[in-house]
Amino acid sequence: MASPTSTASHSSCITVDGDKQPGSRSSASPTSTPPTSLGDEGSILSDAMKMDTLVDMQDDGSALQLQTQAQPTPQPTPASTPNSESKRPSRSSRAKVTTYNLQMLAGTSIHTPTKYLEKHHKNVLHGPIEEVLKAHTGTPPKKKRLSRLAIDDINDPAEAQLATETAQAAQRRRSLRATDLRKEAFRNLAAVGEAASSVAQRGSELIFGGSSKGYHTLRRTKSEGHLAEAGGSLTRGSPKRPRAYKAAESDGEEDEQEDEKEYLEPKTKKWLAQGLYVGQHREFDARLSEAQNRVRIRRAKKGDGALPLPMFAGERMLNGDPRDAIRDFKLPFDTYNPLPRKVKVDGWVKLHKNRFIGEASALWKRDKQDSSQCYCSPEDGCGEACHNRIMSYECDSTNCRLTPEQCGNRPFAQLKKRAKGNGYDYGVEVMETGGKGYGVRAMRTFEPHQIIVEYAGEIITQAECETRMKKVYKKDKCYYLMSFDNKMIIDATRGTIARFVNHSCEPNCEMIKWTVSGEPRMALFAGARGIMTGDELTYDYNFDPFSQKNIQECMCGTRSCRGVLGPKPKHQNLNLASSLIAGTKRKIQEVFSSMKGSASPTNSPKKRKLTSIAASTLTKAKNAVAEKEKQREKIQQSAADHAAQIASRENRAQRRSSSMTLSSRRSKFIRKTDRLPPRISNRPTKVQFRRQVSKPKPDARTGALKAPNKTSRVSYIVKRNIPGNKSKRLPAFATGYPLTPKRRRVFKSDSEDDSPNITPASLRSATRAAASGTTTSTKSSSTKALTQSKLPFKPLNLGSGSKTPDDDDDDDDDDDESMGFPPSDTDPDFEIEVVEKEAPKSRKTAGSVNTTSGRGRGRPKKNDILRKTGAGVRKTYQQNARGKGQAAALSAASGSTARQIANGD
Ligand SMILES: C[S@@+](CC[C@H](N)C(=O)[O-])C[C@H]1O[C@@H](n2cnc3c(N)ncnc32)[C@H](O)[C@@H]1O
Repeated sequence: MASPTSTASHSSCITVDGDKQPGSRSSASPTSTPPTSLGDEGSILSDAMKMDTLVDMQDDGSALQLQTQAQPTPQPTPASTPNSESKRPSRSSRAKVTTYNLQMLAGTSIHTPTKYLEKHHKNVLHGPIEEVLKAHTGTPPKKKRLSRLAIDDINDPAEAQLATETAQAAQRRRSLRATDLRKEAFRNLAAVGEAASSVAQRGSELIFGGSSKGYHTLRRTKSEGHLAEAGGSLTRGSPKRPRAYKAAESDGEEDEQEDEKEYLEPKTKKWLAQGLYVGQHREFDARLSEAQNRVRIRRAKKGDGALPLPMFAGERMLNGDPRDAIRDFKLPFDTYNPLPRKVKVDGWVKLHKNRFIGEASALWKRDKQDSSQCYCSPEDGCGEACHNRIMSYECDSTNCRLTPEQCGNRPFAQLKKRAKGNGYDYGVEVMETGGKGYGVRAMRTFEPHQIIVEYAGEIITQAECETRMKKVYKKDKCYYLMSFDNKMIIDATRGTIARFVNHSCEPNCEMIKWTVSGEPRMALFAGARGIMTGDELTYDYNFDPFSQKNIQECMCGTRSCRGVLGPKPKHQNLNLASSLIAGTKRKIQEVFSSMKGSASPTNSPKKRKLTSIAASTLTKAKNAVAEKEKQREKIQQSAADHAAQIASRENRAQRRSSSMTLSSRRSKFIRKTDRLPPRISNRPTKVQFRRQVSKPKPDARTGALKAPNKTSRVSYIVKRNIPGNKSKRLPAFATGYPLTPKRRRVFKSDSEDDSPNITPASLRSATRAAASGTTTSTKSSSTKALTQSKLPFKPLNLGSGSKTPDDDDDDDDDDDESMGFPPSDTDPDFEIEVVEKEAPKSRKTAGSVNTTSGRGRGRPKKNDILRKTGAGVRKTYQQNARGKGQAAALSAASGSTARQIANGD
């Protein structure tokens, strides 16, 4: 079977059908090829070929040659039909037929496979131009004639009218289409050269009904007369047309004239009004919220919208608000981040709102939330101070008096509105991250604390969660479970896009639970810094792994990364070590069990080797654990030391600040005497003790000693005696005096110092010994030295009244005076003085207030009472308010301390 593109011999075979005419057969060349262009078919259609004007394109396509040739007119045979393959003219005759592809001439042609070209028959003209034009303009299409006939057949005038109108409309449409193409074609023809102008003239004359107006506008040529003649003859020769067609044509002519006008008007350049930012208002600022942008745009629309002149822009940049002026240049998100928009996630079933599963719904209804109410005014707009906002309740008509426009605390309503907009309004999309699987990133900016997306999914009970963990998600690595309200859990395995939000130790978002219309809902909110377009959204999971197995390494890559999702394990090293041991044990067991299984003798070298390896591995593991443990202890120890150091430093600082007055006095003095040499490093400490003693007093009348009823204080002051001026004590600043050889002897360094240690106990025993007039041989050497040789004062004889006014004065200044002198039992420069003082009159009771560790003086501290009585804070305050009487009663119960406190008050 021959194909349509088979050679001529085949084609001749096909055409011998018996009904072929010899004439027609003779016209077919034996070597002719079947039509591969529409021109061939067109050539068959053209029934009269007289004078042909051939327009041949040269190879370079630059020039068009016009040839006028006398062509033999093929005699049309009665049986010839346009579609008959057998009636096709011979190839030689077809080769002479010129084909005009109007699309090509109009520059609208495309390279099209042959099989599709059938559709474009109407755009191809064949044969000499006159014929072509005549055929396409003068002769109404067959169909039209037929339709006219059909119209004529209609008897009903209304139907006939309708049919006529339809036919006219169809004609108008067709006429317009054809006219456009033809005009374009002739314009191109006219443009290529002088020769082509004649064709154009004819064509235009034909098209414009013999008027040379159109032609003149197309192309002015010198050979107008000649062409007009040819064209005119062609136009005049138009056959008769039916009335309806004429009417349609007259309409078509009007249209054509309009078209012509349009065509003649100079074309204006059309500028592209929008491009990359299509749909985005010029005033749009991505850093602002939707509402703010709306206001901004509305304001801009009111004004003239003109850009400021450059000088004003410059001024604004230099002196204006820096937020307006200098902004980092950033390429549009689409340009710098051209990821494929939609990342397909397998197995993700989207849910847009929470769905209660099983018992969760009943549980939830039983324990419904409390309500909240706000009393904001329209001026406040439910801002930061809104009660509902503070409580994370969304305002609605039931709990807020403001309208939705006035109220600024309806984040979930805002979210709902946004979800109805486009993807950019919604503002988030799934992305692929490096090692964390999928993630979510922002496609727009978000203000600080603005809602981003809701975390919704299936709400399940804990029991259901456990079941799912054991059965459904047993092999999963990613979990989408989040603890929710009422000990329930949101399982977002089926849920919103929020389930893809990853963890970060330095997150930019927060996951917060809100109550919306009485229901709890979870949503992701922007953090305090807001979100920029393209940022990956993260929040801190505070991950609570169900088991050690679920601990996952964190890959957030932030500086403060904890290393794992969730809280850091306390003994991470130990865990590692114990797992190491566990691994080793398992290996050993495996070794032994394999050996058991094998039939090798128990003392085989292989077994011995394995055993030794196992033992050494175990030892190594144990050592590693011990080492780790040691390290940990060391670290703990050093941390404790450090803490103790800090504490003692703080104590010292506190003490220093309390004795600031004294120190400042000293430092002032030292500044005055800065010529003095520096102080000696082994600065001796002040030795001063106070003791409460009861002193018997002689009765004024009888002279007999009475039992003591007052408390005296005795101070032991270690003083330095200056030779030749024994009565004067050396002031503390004297430590700075230039050292004489003798003094140098006095200021011995610690290593040289052979002075005995003077302790409060030794002093007390020495004093007691002195008072009793005995020397205790059993005392330590230092005490002995003190009692025998270093107590130049009279032994304290109770009741002897050794106190002098001088001593009193000295005692007042003893802070200064007794500083910086190491007492030495061998050095006669030092003496120890016992100063006795009467207790202040106000302190009548026996016992020392110092027993309350110095707190007894002044007002009682409530904690003292608390400690003694064990009462609560409120009770203490009541007791204080009730006054002394009740305090006395209290003291009776709580002992002497409380009594003292009451008296002190
Ligand atoms: C709620 S899913 C988040 C979405 C998940 N990336 C995905 O592809 O579906 C939680 C899981 O993501 C992974 N993931 C989240 N944040 C991570 C991080 N900072 N480092 C490592 N993995 C992380 C963990 O596997 C975690 O179990």
